[in-house]
Amino acid sequence: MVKICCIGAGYVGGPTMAVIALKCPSIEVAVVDIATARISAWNSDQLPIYEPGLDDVVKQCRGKNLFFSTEIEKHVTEADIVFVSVNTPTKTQGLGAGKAADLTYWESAARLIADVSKSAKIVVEKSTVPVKTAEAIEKILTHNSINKGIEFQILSNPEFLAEGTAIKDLFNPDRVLIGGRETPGGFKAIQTLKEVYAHWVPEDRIICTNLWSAELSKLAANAFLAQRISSVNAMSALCEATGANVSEVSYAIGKDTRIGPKFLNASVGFGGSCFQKDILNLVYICECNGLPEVANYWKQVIKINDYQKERFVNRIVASMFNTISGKKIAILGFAFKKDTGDTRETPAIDVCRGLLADKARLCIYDPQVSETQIDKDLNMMKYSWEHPVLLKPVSPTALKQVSVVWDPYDATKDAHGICFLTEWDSFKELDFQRIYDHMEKPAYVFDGRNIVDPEKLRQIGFIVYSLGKPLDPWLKDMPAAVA
Ligand SMILES: NC(=O)c1ccc[n+]([C@@H]2O[C@H](COP(=O)([O-])OP(=O)(O)OC[C@H]3O[C@@H](n4cnc5c(N)ncnc54)[C@H](O)[C@@H]3O)[C@@H](O)[C@H]2O)c1
Ligand SMILES: O=c1ccn([C@@H]2O[C@H](COP(=O)(O)OP(=O)(O)O[C@H]3O[C@H](CO)[C@@H](O)[C@H](O)[C@H]3O)[C@@H](O)[C@H]2O)c(=O)[nH]1
Repeated sequence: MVKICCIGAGYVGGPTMAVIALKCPSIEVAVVDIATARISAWNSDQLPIYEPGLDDVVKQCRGKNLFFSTEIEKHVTEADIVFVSVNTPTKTQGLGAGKAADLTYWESAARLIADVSKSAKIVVEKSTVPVKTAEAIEKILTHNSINKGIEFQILSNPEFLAEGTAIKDLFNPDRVLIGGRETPGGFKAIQTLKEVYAHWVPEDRIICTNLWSAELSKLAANAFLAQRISSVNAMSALCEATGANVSEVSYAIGKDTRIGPKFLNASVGFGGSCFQKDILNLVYICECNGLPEVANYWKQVIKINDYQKERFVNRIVASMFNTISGKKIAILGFAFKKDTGDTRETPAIDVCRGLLADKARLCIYDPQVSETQIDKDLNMMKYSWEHPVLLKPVSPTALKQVSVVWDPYDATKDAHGICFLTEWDSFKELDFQRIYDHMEKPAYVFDGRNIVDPEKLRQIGFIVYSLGKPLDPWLKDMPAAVA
Protein backbone atom coordinates (compact mmCIF):
# COMPACT_ATOMS: atom_id res chain seq x y z
CA MET A 1 0.00 0.00 0.00
CA VAL A 2 1.36 3.43 -0.98
CA LYS A 3 1.77 5.65 2.06
CA ILE A 4 1.47 9.40 1.99
CA CYS A 5 2.39 11.71 4.85
CA CYS A 6 1.53 15.40 4.81
CA ILE A 7 3.41 17.75 7.13
CA GLY A 8 1.02 20.62 8.03
CA ALA A 9 -2.62 20.06 8.91
CA GLY A 10 -3.88 23.51 7.94
CA TYR A 11 -6.35 24.93 5.42
CA VAL A 12 -4.51 23.18 2.59
CA GLY A 13 -3.02 20.04 4.18
CA GLY A 14 -6.26 18.96 5.89
CA PRO A 15 -8.77 19.23 3.02
CA THR A 16 -6.30 18.17 0.29
CA MET A 17 -5.29 15.00 2.08
CA ALA A 18 -8.88 14.21 3.05
CA VAL A 19 -9.83 14.30 -0.63
CA ILE A 20 -6.84 12.18 -1.66
CA ALA A 21 -7.85 9.62 0.99
CA LEU A 22 -11.46 9.63 -0.21
CA LYS A 23 -10.59 9.26 -3.88
CA CYS A 24 -7.76 6.74 -3.38
CA PRO A 25 -8.92 4.03 -0.95
CA SER A 26 -5.77 2.05 -1.72
CA ILE A 27 -3.52 4.79 -0.34
CA GLU A 28 -2.94 5.38 3.37
CA VAL A 29 -2.75 9.08 4.23
CA ALA A 30 -1.39 10.52 7.48
CA VAL A 31 -1.60 14.26 8.16
CA VAL A 32 0.84 15.41 10.84
CA ASP A 33 1.37 18.69 12.63
CA ILE A 34 3.27 20.18 15.56
CA ALA A 35 0.08 21.94 16.69
CA THR A 36 -1.42 19.41 19.10
CA ALA A 37 -4.70 21.28 19.49
CA ARG A 38 -5.18 21.36 15.73
CA ILE A 39 -4.63 17.61 15.42
CA SER A 40 -7.04 16.95 18.31
CA ALA A 41 -9.64 19.06 16.50
CA TRP A 42 -9.13 17.11 13.27
CA ASN A 43 -9.82 13.97 15.29
CA SER A 44 -12.99 15.43 16.83
CA ASP A 45 -16.47 16.37 15.58
CA GLN A 46 -15.47 20.05 15.58
CA LEU A 47 -12.91 20.30 12.77
CA PRO A 48 -10.38 23.15 13.12
CA ILE A 49 -11.54 24.85 9.91
CA TYR A 50 -14.95 25.63 8.50
CA GLU A 51 -15.25 24.49 4.90
CA PRO A 52 -18.49 23.38 3.23
CA GLY A 53 -18.49 19.61 2.55
CA LEU A 54 -15.31 18.93 4.54
CA ASP A 55 -16.99 17.23 7.52
CA ASP A 56 -18.56 14.71 5.24
CA VAL A 57 -15.31 13.81 3.44
CA VAL A 58 -13.39 13.49 6.72
CA LYS A 59 -16.11 11.34 8.29
CA GLN A 60 -16.02 8.93 5.36
CA CYS A 61 -12.31 8.12 5.62
CA ARG A 62 -10.98 9.12 9.04
CA GLY A 63 -9.76 6.01 10.88
CA LYS A 64 -9.85 3.97 7.64
CA ASN A 65 -7.15 5.35 5.37
CA LEU A 66 -6.95 8.90 6.76
CA PHE A 67 -5.18 9.66 10.03
CA PHE A 68 -4.37 12.89 11.85
CA SER A 69 -1.40 12.63 14.18
CA THR A 70 1.35 14.46 16.04
CA GLU A 71 3.72 11.52 15.53
CA ILE A 72 5.57 13.32 12.79
CA GLU A 73 8.74 11.24 12.72
CA LYS A 74 6.92 7.91 12.59
CA HIS A 75 4.70 8.87 9.67
CA VAL A 76 7.45 10.60 7.70
CA THR A 77 9.69 7.55 8.11
CA GLU A 78 6.99 5.20 6.82
CA ALA A 79 5.86 7.35 3.88
CA ASP A 80 6.70 6.91 0.21
CA ILE A 81 5.49 10.41 -0.63
CA VAL A 82 5.84 13.32 1.82
CA PHE A 83 3.82 16.45 1.11
CA VAL A 84 4.98 19.60 2.85
CA SER A 85 2.09 21.98 3.40
CA VAL A 86 3.40 24.20 6.17
CA ASN A 87 2.78 27.92 6.35
CA THR A 88 5.06 30.25 4.38
CA PRO A 89 4.18 33.71 5.72
CA THR A 90 5.83 37.00 4.79
CA LYS A 91 9.06 37.64 6.71
CA THR A 92 8.63 40.27 9.40
CA GLN A 93 12.28 40.70 10.34
CA GLY A 94 15.69 40.75 8.71
CA LEU A 95 16.61 40.72 5.05
CA GLY A 96 13.57 41.06 2.82
CA ALA A 97 11.27 41.80 5.79
CA GLY A 98 7.77 42.72 4.66
CA LYS A 99 8.21 41.03 1.30
CA ALA A 100 10.20 37.80 1.19
CA ALA A 101 8.65 34.48 2.18
CA ASP A 102 9.64 33.14 5.57
CA LEU A 103 10.82 29.61 4.90
CA THR A 104 11.65 28.74 8.53
CA TYR A 105 8.82 26.21 8.81
CA TRP A 106 9.67 24.69 5.45
CA GLU A 107 13.34 24.32 6.29
CA SER A 108 12.64 22.65 9.61
CA ALA A 109 10.27 20.23 7.88
CA ALA A 110 12.95 19.45 5.27
CA ARG A 111 15.58 18.86 7.96
CA LEU A 112 13.25 16.52 9.78
CA ILE A 113 12.63 14.53 6.59
CA ALA A 114 16.39 14.24 6.05
CA ASP A 115 16.98 13.16 9.66
CA VAL A 116 14.38 10.44 9.93
CA SER A 117 14.27 8.97 6.43
CA LYS A 118 15.53 5.43 5.97
CA SER A 119 14.23 4.87 2.42
CA ALA A 120 13.82 6.78 -0.85
CA LYS A 121 11.09 9.42 -0.82
CA ILE A 122 9.30 11.81 -3.07
CA VAL A 123 9.07 15.17 -1.31
CA VAL A 124 6.27 17.36 -2.62
CA GLU A 125 6.17 21.13 -2.20
CA LYS A 126 2.52 21.83 -1.54
CA SER A 127 3.11 25.15 0.20
CA THR A 128 3.45 28.22 -1.98
CA VAL A 129 7.16 28.99 -2.14
CA PRO A 130 9.54 31.31 -4.00
CA VAL A 131 10.91 30.08 -7.31
CA LYS A 132 14.01 27.95 -6.80
CA THR A 133 12.98 26.77 -3.32
CA ALA A 134 13.15 23.20 -4.56
CA GLU A 135 16.86 23.69 -5.17
CA ALA A 136 17.40 24.75 -1.55
CA ILE A 137 15.28 21.89 -0.26
CA GLU A 138 17.19 19.43 -2.41
CA LYS A 139 20.46 20.67 -0.88
CA ILE A 140 19.14 20.34 2.67
CA LEU A 141 17.90 16.84 2.00
CA THR A 142 20.96 15.53 0.23
CA HIS A 143 23.58 17.18 2.49
CA ASN A 144 21.85 16.00 5.65
CA SER A 145 21.45 12.41 4.60
CA ILE A 146 24.73 12.09 2.74
CA ASN A 147 25.86 8.90 4.49
CA LYS A 148 22.55 7.12 4.11
CA GLY A 149 22.57 6.91 0.32
CA ILE A 150 18.88 7.75 0.14
CA GLU A 151 17.43 9.21 -3.05
CA PHE A 152 15.06 12.14 -2.68
CA GLN A 153 13.06 13.49 -5.58
CA ILE A 154 11.57 16.95 -5.12
CA LEU A 155 8.34 17.84 -6.86
CA SER A 156 6.47 21.12 -6.94
CA ASN A 157 2.71 20.56 -6.75
CA PRO A 158 1.22 23.94 -5.82
CA GLU A 159 -2.35 24.07 -4.59
CA PHE A 160 -4.97 26.25 -6.28
CA LEU A 161 -7.99 25.66 -4.03
CA ALA A 162 -9.85 28.71 -2.74
CA GLU A 163 -11.24 28.79 0.77
CA GLY A 164 -14.98 28.35 1.06
CA THR A 165 -14.97 26.17 -2.08
CA ALA A 166 -12.00 23.96 -1.18
CA ILE A 167 -13.81 20.64 -1.47
CA LYS A 168 -15.48 21.59 -4.73
CA ASP A 169 -12.14 22.81 -6.12
CA LEU A 170 -10.34 19.65 -5.00
CA PHE A 171 -13.00 17.35 -6.47
CA ASN A 172 -13.00 19.16 -9.76
CA PRO A 173 -9.78 21.16 -10.22
CA ASP A 174 -9.23 23.32 -13.32
CA ARG A 175 -5.80 21.73 -13.38
CA VAL A 176 -3.28 19.91 -11.23
CA LEU A 177 0.26 21.14 -11.73
CA ILE A 178 3.28 18.90 -11.13
CA GLY A 179 6.82 20.14 -11.68
CA GLY A 180 9.90 17.98 -11.37
CA ARG A 181 13.50 17.53 -12.43
CA GLU A 182 14.00 16.72 -16.09
CA THR A 183 15.93 13.54 -15.29
CA PRO A 184 14.88 9.86 -15.40
CA GLY A 185 14.36 9.95 -11.59
CA GLY A 186 12.44 13.21 -11.86
CA PHE A 187 10.14 11.89 -14.61
CA LYS A 188 9.46 8.73 -12.59
CA ALA A 189 8.52 10.78 -9.51
CA ILE A 190 6.21 12.99 -11.60
CA GLN A 191 4.53 9.86 -12.94
CA THR A 192 4.05 8.45 -9.42
CA LEU A 193 2.31 11.61 -8.21
CA LYS A 194 0.33 11.86 -11.44
CA GLU A 195 -1.07 8.37 -10.76
CA VAL A 196 -2.36 9.54 -7.38
CA TYR A 197 -4.35 12.40 -8.92
CA ALA A 198 -5.40 10.29 -11.90
CA HIS A 199 -7.74 8.41 -9.52
CA TRP A 200 -10.21 11.26 -10.09
CA VAL A 201 -8.69 14.04 -12.21
CA PRO A 202 -8.88 13.63 -16.03
CA GLU A 203 -5.41 13.21 -17.47
CA ASP A 204 -5.64 16.27 -19.72
CA ARG A 205 -6.02 18.41 -16.63
CA ILE A 206 -2.77 17.19 -15.06
CA ILE A 207 -0.03 19.49 -16.30
CA CYS A 208 3.58 18.41 -15.95
CA THR A 209 6.37 20.98 -16.16
CA ASN A 210 9.87 21.62 -14.93
CA LEU A 211 10.26 22.59 -11.26
CA TRP A 212 10.71 26.31 -11.76
CA SER A 213 7.69 26.70 -14.04
CA ALA A 214 5.49 24.99 -11.46
CA GLU A 215 6.78 27.13 -8.60
CA LEU A 216 6.44 30.35 -10.57
CA SER A 217 3.02 29.48 -12.01
CA LYS A 218 1.53 29.47 -8.53
CA LEU A 219 2.78 32.99 -7.77
CA ALA A 220 1.80 34.13 -11.27
CA ALA A 221 -1.75 32.74 -10.94
CA ASN A 222 -2.35 34.57 -7.67
CA ALA A 223 -0.81 37.76 -9.01
CA PHE A 224 -3.09 37.65 -12.09
CA LEU A 225 -6.19 36.97 -9.98
CA ALA A 226 -5.42 39.76 -7.52
CA GLN A 227 -4.61 42.08 -10.41
CA ARG A 228 -8.11 41.59 -11.81
CA ILE A 229 -9.62 42.64 -8.50
CA SER A 230 -7.40 45.69 -8.19
CA SER A 231 -8.24 46.60 -11.78
CA VAL A 232 -11.98 46.44 -11.18
CA ASN A 233 -11.58 48.22 -7.84
CA ALA A 234 -9.66 51.01 -9.56
CA MET A 235 -12.56 51.24 -12.01
CA SER A 236 -15.03 51.41 -9.09
CA ALA A 237 -13.46 54.69 -7.96
CA LEU A 238 -13.78 56.08 -11.47
CA CYS A 239 -17.38 54.84 -11.69
CA GLU A 240 -18.30 56.78 -8.55
CA ALA A 241 -16.70 59.89 -9.98
CA THR A 242 -18.50 59.63 -13.31
CA GLY A 243 -21.88 58.06 -12.62
CA ALA A 244 -21.02 54.76 -14.28
CA ASN A 245 -22.02 51.54 -12.52
CA VAL A 246 -19.18 49.12 -11.86
CA SER A 247 -21.46 46.05 -12.03
CA GLU A 248 -22.58 47.09 -15.52
CA VAL A 249 -18.99 47.77 -16.55
CA SER A 250 -17.85 44.36 -15.19
CA TYR A 251 -20.66 42.60 -17.00
CA ALA A 252 -19.95 44.41 -20.25
CA ILE A 253 -16.21 43.73 -20.25
CA GLY A 254 -16.64 40.17 -18.94
CA LYS A 255 -18.75 39.30 -21.99
CA ASP A 256 -15.58 39.57 -24.06
CA THR A 257 -14.47 35.96 -24.11
CA ARG A 258 -10.86 37.11 -23.98
CA ILE A 259 -11.52 38.79 -20.61
CA GLY A 260 -14.15 36.42 -19.18
CA PRO A 261 -16.74 37.11 -16.48
CA LYS A 262 -15.10 35.70 -13.34
CA PHE A 263 -13.28 37.57 -10.59
CA LEU A 264 -14.57 40.98 -11.60
CA ASN A 265 -16.55 41.86 -8.49
CA ALA A 266 -15.60 45.22 -7.04
CA SER A 267 -15.05 45.01 -3.30
CA VAL A 268 -13.67 46.80 -0.29
CA GLY A 269 -10.43 44.99 -1.14
CA PHE A 270 -9.12 41.48 -1.46
CA GLY A 271 -8.03 39.62 1.65
CA GLY A 272 -6.99 36.11 2.56
CA SER A 273 -3.69 34.59 3.49
CA CYS A 274 -2.39 34.29 -0.07
CA PHE A 275 -2.81 37.19 -2.48
CA GLN A 276 -0.85 39.88 -0.66
CA LYS A 277 1.78 37.48 0.66
CA ASP A 278 2.39 35.90 -2.74
CA ILE A 279 2.54 39.20 -4.62
CA LEU A 280 5.00 40.62 -2.08
CA ASN A 281 7.04 37.50 -2.55
CA LEU A 282 6.91 37.97 -6.33
CA VAL A 283 7.96 41.60 -5.94
CA TYR A 284 10.91 40.53 -3.82
CA ILE A 285 11.99 37.89 -6.32
CA CYS A 286 11.85 40.47 -9.12
CA GLU A 287 13.93 42.91 -7.08
CA CYS A 288 16.48 40.21 -6.28
CA ASN A 289 16.71 39.40 -9.98
CA GLY A 290 17.41 43.03 -10.90
CA LEU A 291 13.95 43.69 -12.34
CA PRO A 292 12.71 46.81 -10.48
CA GLU A 293 10.23 47.77 -13.24
CA VAL A 294 8.54 44.39 -13.02
CA ALA A 295 8.56 44.59 -9.21
CA ASN A 296 6.90 48.01 -9.27
CA TYR A 297 4.27 46.83 -11.72
CA TRP A 298 3.08 44.11 -9.31
CA LYS A 299 3.47 46.32 -6.23
CA GLN A 300 0.77 48.54 -7.66
CA VAL A 301 -1.79 45.72 -7.26
CA ILE A 302 -1.31 45.90 -3.49
CA LYS A 303 -1.23 49.69 -3.44
CA ILE A 304 -4.64 49.85 -5.13
CA ASN A 305 -5.94 47.30 -2.64
CA ASP A 306 -4.79 49.50 0.26
CA TYR A 307 -6.25 52.54 -1.49
CA GLN A 308 -9.62 50.84 -1.80
CA LYS A 309 -9.82 50.11 1.95
CA GLU A 310 -8.73 53.65 2.80
CA ARG A 311 -11.22 55.12 0.33
CA PHE A 312 -14.02 53.13 1.95
CA VAL A 313 -13.17 54.44 5.43
CA ASN A 314 -12.86 58.00 4.13
CA ARG A 315 -16.25 57.75 2.46
CA ILE A 316 -17.85 56.69 5.75
CA VAL A 317 -16.28 59.52 7.71
CA ALA A 318 -17.11 62.12 5.05
CA SER A 319 -20.75 61.13 4.73
CA MET A 320 -21.26 61.35 8.49
CA PHE A 321 -20.37 65.06 8.62
CA ASN A 322 -16.66 64.31 8.93
CA THR A 323 -16.99 62.86 12.41
CA ILE A 324 -17.74 59.37 13.59
CA SER A 325 -16.48 59.99 17.09
CA GLY A 326 -18.65 58.05 19.57
CA LYS A 327 -21.02 56.88 16.80
CA LYS A 328 -21.96 53.23 16.80
CA ILE A 329 -21.17 51.52 13.50
CA ALA A 330 -22.27 47.95 12.86
CA ILE A 331 -19.74 45.78 11.05
CA LEU A 332 -21.52 42.93 9.32
CA GLY A 333 -18.99 40.35 8.24
CA PHE A 334 -15.38 40.06 9.36
CA ALA A 335 -14.08 36.99 7.45
CA PHE A 336 -12.12 37.72 4.28
CA LYS A 337 -14.88 36.15 2.15
CA LYS A 338 -18.10 34.24 2.69
CA ASP A 339 -18.24 30.56 3.71
CA THR A 340 -15.05 30.66 5.73
CA GLY A 341 -14.16 31.64 9.28
CA ASP A 342 -10.68 32.68 8.13
CA THR A 343 -9.73 36.28 8.89
CA ARG A 344 -6.15 36.31 7.64
CA GLU A 345 -5.53 39.67 5.89
CA THR A 346 -9.26 40.34 5.82
CA PRO A 347 -10.02 43.90 4.66
CA ALA A 348 -12.23 44.15 7.76
CA ILE A 349 -9.13 44.52 9.93
CA ASP A 350 -7.94 47.64 8.15
CA VAL A 351 -11.43 49.13 7.83
CA CYS A 352 -12.10 48.60 11.55
CA ARG A 353 -8.73 50.08 12.45
CA GLY A 354 -9.45 53.08 10.26
CA LEU A 355 -12.86 53.64 11.89
CA LEU A 356 -11.43 53.21 15.39
CA ALA A 357 -8.72 55.73 14.59
CA ASP A 358 -11.57 58.20 14.07
CA LYS A 359 -13.04 57.14 17.44
CA ALA A 360 -16.10 55.22 16.25
CA ARG A 361 -17.74 52.54 18.41
CA LEU A 362 -17.89 49.25 16.53
CA CYS A 363 -20.29 46.38 16.99
CA ILE A 364 -19.16 43.40 14.93
CA TYR A 365 -21.16 40.38 13.77
CA ASP A 366 -19.86 37.51 11.68
CA PRO A 367 -21.54 34.10 11.65
CA GLN A 368 -18.19 32.24 11.72
CA VAL A 369 -15.68 34.46 13.50
CA SER A 370 -15.24 34.45 17.29
CA GLU A 371 -14.68 37.43 19.57
CA THR A 372 -11.25 36.06 20.54
CA GLN A 373 -10.20 35.97 16.90
CA ILE A 374 -11.43 39.51 16.25
CA ASP A 375 -9.57 40.81 19.33
CA LYS A 376 -6.44 39.04 18.20
CA ASP A 377 -6.70 40.47 14.69
CA LEU A 378 -7.28 44.05 15.78
CA ASN A 379 -4.40 43.83 18.27
CA MET A 380 -1.98 42.23 15.88
CA MET A 381 1.15 44.07 14.87
CA LYS A 382 1.21 44.02 11.09
CA TYR A 383 4.29 44.79 9.10
CA SER A 384 3.51 48.23 7.74
CA TRP A 385 4.59 48.14 4.18
CA GLU A 386 4.78 51.72 2.96
CA HIS A 387 1.35 52.22 4.45
CA PRO A 388 1.41 53.51 7.98
CA VAL A 389 -2.10 54.74 8.74
CA LEU A 390 -4.50 51.82 8.66
CA LEU A 391 -2.05 49.18 9.68
CA LYS A 392 -1.36 50.44 13.19
CA PRO A 393 -2.54 48.06 15.90
CA VAL A 394 -5.50 49.33 17.80
CA SER A 395 -4.70 50.94 21.16
CA PRO A 396 -6.13 49.33 24.33
CA THR A 397 -8.48 52.33 24.76
CA ALA A 398 -9.79 52.02 21.23
CA LEU A 399 -10.29 48.28 21.66
CA LYS A 400 -12.77 49.03 24.43
CA GLN A 401 -14.88 50.62 21.71
CA VAL A 402 -15.33 47.23 20.03
CA SER A 403 -18.01 44.73 20.91
CA VAL A 404 -18.77 41.44 19.19
CA VAL A 405 -22.27 40.00 19.07
CA TRP A 406 -23.91 36.85 17.71
CA ASP A 407 -26.96 38.53 16.18
CA PRO A 408 -27.03 41.01 13.29
CA TYR A 409 -30.05 42.80 14.79
CA ASP A 410 -28.13 43.38 18.05
CA ALA A 411 -25.21 44.71 16.04
CA THR A 412 -27.35 47.23 14.16
CA LYS A 413 -29.56 48.39 17.07
CA ASP A 414 -29.03 52.11 17.75
CA ALA A 415 -26.26 52.22 15.15
CA HIS A 416 -25.66 55.24 12.93
CA GLY A 417 -24.31 53.15 10.10
CA ILE A 418 -23.86 49.58 8.84
CA CYS A 419 -20.83 48.35 6.89
CA PHE A 420 -21.06 45.14 4.93
CA LEU A 421 -17.55 43.75 4.77
CA THR A 422 -18.22 40.08 3.93
CA GLU A 423 -20.76 38.84 1.38
CA TRP A 424 -22.49 36.22 3.60
CA ASP A 425 -25.69 35.02 1.86
CA SER A 426 -27.64 35.40 5.12
CA PHE A 427 -27.16 39.19 4.94
CA LYS A 428 -29.40 39.32 1.87
CA GLU A 429 -32.28 37.91 3.96
CA LEU A 430 -32.11 40.55 6.69
CA ASP A 431 -35.29 42.46 7.59
CA PHE A 432 -34.04 45.91 6.63
CA GLN A 433 -37.23 47.70 7.69
CA ARG A 434 -36.80 46.28 11.21
CA ILE A 435 -33.13 47.30 11.19
CA TYR A 436 -33.96 50.82 9.97
CA ASP A 437 -36.60 51.31 12.63
CA HIS A 438 -34.06 50.63 15.38
CA MET A 439 -31.22 52.76 14.04
CA GLU A 440 -30.23 56.39 14.66
CA LYS A 441 -31.19 58.71 11.81
CA PRO A 442 -29.94 59.42 9.25
CA ALA A 443 -29.31 55.69 8.91
CA TYR A 444 -26.45 54.75 6.60
CA VAL A 445 -25.51 51.57 4.78
CA PHE A 446 -21.98 51.27 3.38
CA ASP A 447 -21.90 48.22 1.18
CA GLY A 448 -18.32 47.04 0.65
CA ARG A 449 -19.46 43.92 -1.18
CA ASN A 450 -22.36 45.15 -3.30
CA ILE A 451 -24.79 42.67 -1.75
CA VAL A 452 -27.76 44.93 -0.98
CA ASP A 453 -30.22 46.42 -3.43
CA PRO A 454 -29.51 50.14 -2.96
CA GLU A 455 -32.83 51.28 -4.42
CA LYS A 456 -34.89 49.07 -2.09
CA LEU A 457 -32.97 50.34 0.91
CA ARG A 458 -33.32 53.95 -0.20
CA GLN A 459 -37.08 53.46 -0.35
CA ILE A 460 -37.00 52.41 3.31
CA GLY A 461 -35.09 55.58 4.13
CA PHE A 462 -31.45 54.51 4.26
CA ILE A 463 -28.64 56.56 2.79
CA VAL A 464 -26.77 53.95 0.78
CA TYR A 465 -23.20 53.83 -0.44
CA SER A 466 -22.59 50.93 -2.83
CA LEU A 467 -19.03 50.60 -4.05
CA GLY A 468 -18.64 51.76 -7.64
CA LYS A 469 -22.35 52.53 -8.10
CA PRO A 470 -23.93 55.90 -8.90
CA LEU A 471 -23.76 57.91 -5.69
CA ASP A 472 -26.65 58.57 -3.35
CA PRO A 473 -27.63 62.28 -3.69
CA TRP A 474 -26.60 62.69 -0.03
CA LEU A 475 -23.07 61.48 -0.74
CA LYS A 476 -22.66 63.51 -3.90
CA ASP A 477 -22.54 66.66 -1.84
CA MET A 478 -19.99 65.14 0.50
CA PRO A 479 -16.87 64.28 -1.48
CA ALA A 480 -14.72 61.57 0.10
CA ALA A 481 -12.38 63.00 2.71
CA VAL A 482 -8.68 62.94 1.98
CA ALA A 483 -6.22 61.64 4.54
N1 LIG B 1 -5.10 28.75 2.57
C1 LIG B 1 -5.24 28.56 1.28
O1 LIG B 1 -6.34 28.69 0.76
C2 LIG B 1 -4.08 28.15 0.42
C3 LIG B 1 -4.32 27.74 -0.89
C4 LIG B 1 -3.26 27.36 -1.70
C5 LIG B 1 -1.96 27.37 -1.19
N2 LIG B 1 -1.75 27.76 0.10
C6 LIG B 1 -0.37 27.68 0.60
O2 LIG B 1 -0.27 26.47 1.36
C7 LIG B 1 0.60 26.64 2.48
C8 LIG B 1 -0.14 26.29 3.75
O3 LIG B 1 -1.21 27.19 3.91
P1 LIG B 1 -2.34 26.96 5.00
O4 LIG B 1 -3.36 28.01 4.78
O5 LIG B 1 -2.74 25.53 5.00
O6 LIG B 1 -1.50 27.26 6.34
P2 LIG B 1 -1.93 26.95 7.84
O7 LIG B 1 -1.21 27.93 8.68
O8 LIG B 1 -3.40 26.80 7.95
O9 LIG B 1 -1.29 25.48 8.12
C9 LIG B 1 0.06 25.22 8.20
C10 LIG B 1 0.27 24.17 9.29
O10 LIG B 1 1.64 23.75 9.26
C11 LIG B 1 2.03 23.44 10.60
N3 LIG B 1 3.49 23.41 10.68
C12 LIG B 1 4.38 24.43 10.54
N4 LIG B 1 5.64 23.97 10.66
C13 LIG B 1 5.55 22.65 10.87
C14 LIG B 1 6.53 21.62 11.07
N5 LIG B 1 7.84 21.89 11.02
N6 LIG B 1 6.09 20.36 11.30
C15 LIG B 1 4.77 20.07 11.34
N7 LIG B 1 3.80 21.01 11.14
C16 LIG B 1 4.20 22.27 10.91
C17 LIG B 1 1.39 24.54 11.41
O11 LIG B 1 1.29 24.19 12.77
C18 LIG B 1 0.02 24.69 10.71
O12 LIG B 1 -0.99 23.91 11.33
C19 LIG B 1 1.09 28.08 2.40
O13 LIG B 1 2.31 28.10 1.73
C20 LIG B 1 0.03 28.77 1.57
O14 LIG B 1 0.54 29.87 0.88
C21 LIG B 1 -2.77 28.14 0.91
O1 LIG C 1 -14.22 39.21 -7.89
C1 LIG C 1 -13.69 39.09 -6.80
C2 LIG C 1 -13.17 37.86 -6.32
C3 LIG C 1 -12.56 37.82 -5.07
N1 LIG C 1 -12.49 38.93 -4.30
C4 LIG C 1 -11.82 38.86 -2.99
O2 LIG C 1 -10.52 38.30 -3.16
C5 LIG C 1 -10.12 37.62 -1.98
C6 LIG C 1 -9.62 36.23 -2.31
O3 LIG C 1 -10.70 35.44 -2.77
P1 LIG C 1 -10.50 33.97 -3.37
O4 LIG C 1 -9.45 34.01 -4.40
O5 LIG C 1 -11.83 33.48 -3.78
O6 LIG C 1 -10.05 33.14 -2.07
P2 LIG C 1 -8.67 32.51 -1.58
O7 LIG C 1 -9.03 31.40 -0.68
O8 LIG C 1 -7.77 33.58 -1.08
O9 LIG C 1 -8.02 31.84 -2.90
C7 LIG C 1 -6.95 32.44 -3.63
O10 LIG C 1 -5.72 32.16 -3.02
C8 LIG C 1 -5.44 30.74 -2.88
C9 LIG C 1 -4.16 30.63 -2.10
O11 LIG C 1 -3.02 30.71 -2.87
C10 LIG C 1 -5.37 30.12 -4.27
O12 LIG C 1 -5.10 28.74 -4.14
C11 LIG C 1 -6.70 30.35 -4.99
O13 LIG C 1 -6.62 29.83 -6.30
C12 LIG C 1 -6.99 31.84 -5.04
O14 LIG C 1 -8.26 32.08 -5.62
C13 LIG C 1 -11.35 37.61 -1.06
O15 LIG C 1 -11.20 38.63 -0.10
C14 LIG C 1 -12.50 37.92 -2.00
O16 LIG C 1 -13.57 38.54 -1.37
C15 LIG C 1 -12.99 40.14 -4.75
O17 LIG C 1 -12.91 41.14 -4.07
N2 LIG C 1 -13.59 40.18 -5.99
